[in-house]
Amino acid sequence: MATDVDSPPVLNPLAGDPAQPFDPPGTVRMTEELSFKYSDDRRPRLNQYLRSHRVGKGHHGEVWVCWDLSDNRREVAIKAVKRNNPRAEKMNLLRRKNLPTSSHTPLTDKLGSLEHKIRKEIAIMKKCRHGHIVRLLEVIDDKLNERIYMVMEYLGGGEIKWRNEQHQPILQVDQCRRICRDVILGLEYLHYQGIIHRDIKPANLLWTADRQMVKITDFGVSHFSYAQRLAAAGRGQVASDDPNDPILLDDSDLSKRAGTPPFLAPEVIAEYTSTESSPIISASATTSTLHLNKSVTQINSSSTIKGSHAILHRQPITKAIDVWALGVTLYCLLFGHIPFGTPDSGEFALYNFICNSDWEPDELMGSDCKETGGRHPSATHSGYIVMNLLTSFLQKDVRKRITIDNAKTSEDEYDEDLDSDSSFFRDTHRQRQREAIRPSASLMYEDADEEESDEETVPIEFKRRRASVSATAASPPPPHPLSDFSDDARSR
Ligand SMILES: Nc1ncnc2c1ncn2[C@@H]1O[C@H](COP(=O)(O)OP(=O)(O)OP(=O)(O)O)[C@@H](O)[C@H]1O
Repeated sequence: MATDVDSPPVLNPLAGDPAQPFDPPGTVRMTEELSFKYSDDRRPRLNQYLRSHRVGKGHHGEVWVCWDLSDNRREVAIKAVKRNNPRAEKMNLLRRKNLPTSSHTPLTDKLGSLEHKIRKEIAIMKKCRHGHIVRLLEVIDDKLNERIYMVMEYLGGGEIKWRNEQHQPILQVDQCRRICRDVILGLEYLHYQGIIHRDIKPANLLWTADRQMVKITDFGVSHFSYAQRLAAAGRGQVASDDPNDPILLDDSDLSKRAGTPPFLAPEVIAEYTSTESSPIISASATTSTLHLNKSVTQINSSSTIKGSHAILHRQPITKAIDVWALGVTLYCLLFGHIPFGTPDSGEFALYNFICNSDWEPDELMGSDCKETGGRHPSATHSGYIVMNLLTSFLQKDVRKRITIDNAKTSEDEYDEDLDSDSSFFRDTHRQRQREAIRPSASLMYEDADEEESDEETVPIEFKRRRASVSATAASPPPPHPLSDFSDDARSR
C-alpha cells in the first residue's frame, strides 16, 4: 500500500503497457488479514481496494468494481462471498437429521457446503493463467470475517449480450466467430490443465473493456481431474504442479449434475428420457445454474435411451460436455434462441429434446442476416461452414463430437485458406496480428461488412471504430481503446 489512498483514483500510465494483454507476473496472492475502512468520501475500502460500483450479483455473492490503490492503480473486480449461507446450512441440517451419525460423513454432504464450493473455485482459478480465462489476482480470506473476497481482473465489457427483447440475435456472424474462437482457445487451455468448466454459456463469457476478446469466467461448478491433467500433459510436465490442495483430489463431484439446463450435454441428462415426472424449470433457466443432487451413479449403467435420431448408451462424462455447451452457446449467439426446446419447456421436455431431437437452424443467422442454407447446406453454400461446425459440436454421441483440439485445427486450416470467403474462422488470428501492427488498415477492413448493419444493434466498440476510421482515413491510427476506458472510469 504505497500511495496516499483516499485521493480520487487516476490511471497510472506506468501501470503496464495497455497494448499488451493483461498478464501480471506472479501467482495468486493469499492474504489472511482484512482491514476495512472508509475513505474521506465515505467509500468502503478493503485493504488497498477502494470500492466503486456493483457489477454483478450471483447466487452466492456480489461482484464490485474496485480501484487497486497500490502501485498499479487499476480497476479490479472483487467477488465477495459469504462463507456460510444460513439458509443453505439450515437445509443441510434438515437433511442430516435423517442420516445416521457417522464419522464417515459422505463427501457429497461436504460438497454441499458453500465454503467448500468457494474453495474449490479458488483452487481451480489458481491454476489458470491464460489470455482467455479471467485471472484471479488475490484471495482475501480473513478467518475473522464472514466473507471471502476474490480479487479478479476486471472485464469492463461485461457479459455477452446475444439477443434483444424479441429474441432476435444482436451479434453479427463475424462477431460470433470471434467469440467462438476465443472460447475454443480458453477451453483448450482448461482441458490441458485437467479442468472441465461445466457451465459454458453466454452469461459466463465476459468482454474485455475494449471488446476485442472474451474470457471465460465463473468456475463455481468446474471440475479438476488429476488423471485428465496427466493424460493431457504427460507425467513429466505435471511433476511440478501435483495437486497439493486436497480439495482438488476429490473426484466425486463429477458424478453430480451441475450446469445450466439448456446447455447440458445429452450424456449428463440421458436418464431424463425416462417417464419420471420432474419439476418444471423456469424461463430464466438460461441464466441460472442448476445444482442437482441426483447422482449419475444411481442410474443403471447399461441404460439405453432410444430416440428418433440417436441411441445413447450411458456415456462417460468428460471434457466433451464443454464442447457441447460451446455448440449450444454458438447456436444462441447466431439465432437469438436456444437450440433445444423453448424457454417455456419444462425440464423433462427440455431434456427429451436434448437427448432425442435434432436441432434446426433458422433461415438466417446473425444480426447481419446471413443465409444458413438450412440444416444440411451443400458444401458450396456460404452457410456450410457454420452449419457443419454446429453439427460437429452438437453430436449426441460423444465419440463423434469434435474435440477442442480438432476444432482448433480445423480453424487453423481455414486460416490457411485465405481465399475462402466461407471460412467461419478465416484469418482471425492474423487479423489480430495485423491490428497490432497496422491498426487503421485492419479497422478499415473490418468495417467493410458493417455498413449495412442495423445501427441499433451494432455494439458500441464498432461504432467507435467506425467513427475513428472515417475521421482519420488511413492514418494516424485511432486512439487506443484504453483512453476510452480511463475516461469512462473517471466519469463514473
Ligand atoms: N471479473 C469480472 N469482471 C467484470 N464483471 C464480472 C467479473 N466477474 C463477475 N462479473 C459479473 O458479476 C456477475 C456474477 O458473477 P459470478 O457469475 O462469478 O457470480 P456467481 O455467484 O458465481 O454466479 P452464479 O450464480 O452464476 O454462480 C457476472 O454475471 C458478471 O456480470
